[in-house]
Amino acid sequence: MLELHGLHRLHVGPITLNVEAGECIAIQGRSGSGKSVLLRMIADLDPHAGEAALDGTACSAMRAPAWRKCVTYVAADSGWWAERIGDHYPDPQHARALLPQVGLPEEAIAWPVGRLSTGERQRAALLRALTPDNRVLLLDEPTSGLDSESRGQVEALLRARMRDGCAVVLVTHDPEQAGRLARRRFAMDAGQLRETAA
Ligand SMILES: Nc1ncnc2c1ncn2[C@@H]1O[C@H](COP(=O)(O)OP(=O)(O)OP(=O)(O)O)[C@@H](O)[C@H]1O
Repeated sequence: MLELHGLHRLHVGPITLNVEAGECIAIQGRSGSGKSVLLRMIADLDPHAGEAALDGTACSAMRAPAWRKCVTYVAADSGWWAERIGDHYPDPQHARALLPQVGLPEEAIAWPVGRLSTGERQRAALLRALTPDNRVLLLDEPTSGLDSESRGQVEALLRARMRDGCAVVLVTHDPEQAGRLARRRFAMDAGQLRETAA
């Protein structure tokens, strides 16, 4: 489904890897080892060498916004730019229906961003990626700092997306979470990706 051919930026790569539909791969590694640089390359957010393809269609053959709708990066610390939560979703009605799945009431769609706690913002930010077009989620520590119940809600949401055929590339510092969600696990070490035992 997602194919990476020789992705290379700064000291990270070249990375060649396939991720299947419905699969989650987990990437762990020391701070600064290059995990976020890799996710951002896959989303075509920074200049890099190599090529990514989705179901055989090269990233370079698609307009960048169209690629990023399908192959979507969710930063560890997502930005919020408008006053209301609902202003940040391409389809606010769709997002409103999803809010309870991350432990927020539907009414939160109308709340000002400043009303949400750090963890609530993190969960609400994940929903921005969950559009009908999305096929691959590139998640940068999506549950860091969440309590176990909230973490469970996010993991359940990710499992549901995977059952629908979405692929997930998960950067996490939590080996137990990697074990719960991922079929294959990798370590990033000084910009090189190495598969590790599950
Ligand atoms: N635009 C850039 N120019 C130069 N160096 C950069 C740039 N972006 C990132 N780096 C460097 O690349 C290295 C890898 O950064 P990256 O953000 O991928 O780390 P990480 O593995 O995600 O770490 P963490 O677990 O702390 O989030 C870091 O040393 C960082 O300073």
